[in-house]
Amino acid sequence: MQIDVVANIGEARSDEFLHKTVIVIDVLRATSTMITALSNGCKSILPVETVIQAKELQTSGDLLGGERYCKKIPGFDFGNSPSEYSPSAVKGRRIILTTTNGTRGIQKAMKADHVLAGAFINGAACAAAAVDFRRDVVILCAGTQDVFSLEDGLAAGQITAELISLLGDKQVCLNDFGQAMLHAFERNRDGLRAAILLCSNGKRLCKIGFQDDIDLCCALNTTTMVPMLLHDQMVPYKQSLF
Ligand SMILES: O=C(O)[C@H](CS(=O)(=O)O)OP(=O)(O)O
Ligand SMILES: [Mg+2]
Repeated sequence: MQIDVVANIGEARSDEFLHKTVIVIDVLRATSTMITALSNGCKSILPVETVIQAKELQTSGDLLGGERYCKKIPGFDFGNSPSEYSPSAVKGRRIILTTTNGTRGIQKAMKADHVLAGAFINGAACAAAAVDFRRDVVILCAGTQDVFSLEDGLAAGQITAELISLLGDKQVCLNDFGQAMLHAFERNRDGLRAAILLCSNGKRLCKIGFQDDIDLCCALNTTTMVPMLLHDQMVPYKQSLF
């Protein structure tokens, strides 16, 4: 298996996704939010690029979620804190989500054979799902406005380590950035929260009162939920279907 880690959405070339599995990572916070919402029983998540699209596509029963500048969009039901997407709030509902980076990453990945949403909280399960599809893998770090974000790279390293443990290192070939993120994760795995609090997004979220999100998003493998793109929506990946 070839595993290529891409540093941010701006560097991604969607024609390089053909016939591959793309794992989109946006630890702070879009993919952590998607994973949490689906694990709490939401029916599906429709990722869209703009606020106008979200409002135009809303039909009865849908909920609107997302942020601009980290803050809930006026008139929306949720912002982008995973803890807002509780079982009582989301069960059985479709959520239309738009965020600064993560939903753009999903849209960019649409040419791939399979698109999964990954983060620290589902890294092991995400790697196992990628192995099921038996395709080469691109791990797309969403980054922040086309600049690399450390939290996404460390999660890419986590998922790479999980893939190697499932396949054996003789079966895996990494690009140079993938090698770097694997080593970065291995050096920080016992101090992830501290590392993330030092990175720019971690500092910014704490400064504006979202420090609880950091604790939730930096926990390793707290769920086996893996969001998978089906047509244009994220739904729970179920191994039984493949
Ligand atoms: O909501 C977030 O944490 C970020 C906002 S920003 O990019 O840091 O301004 O959006 P996301 O799409 O989850 O990276
Ligand atoms: Mg982010």
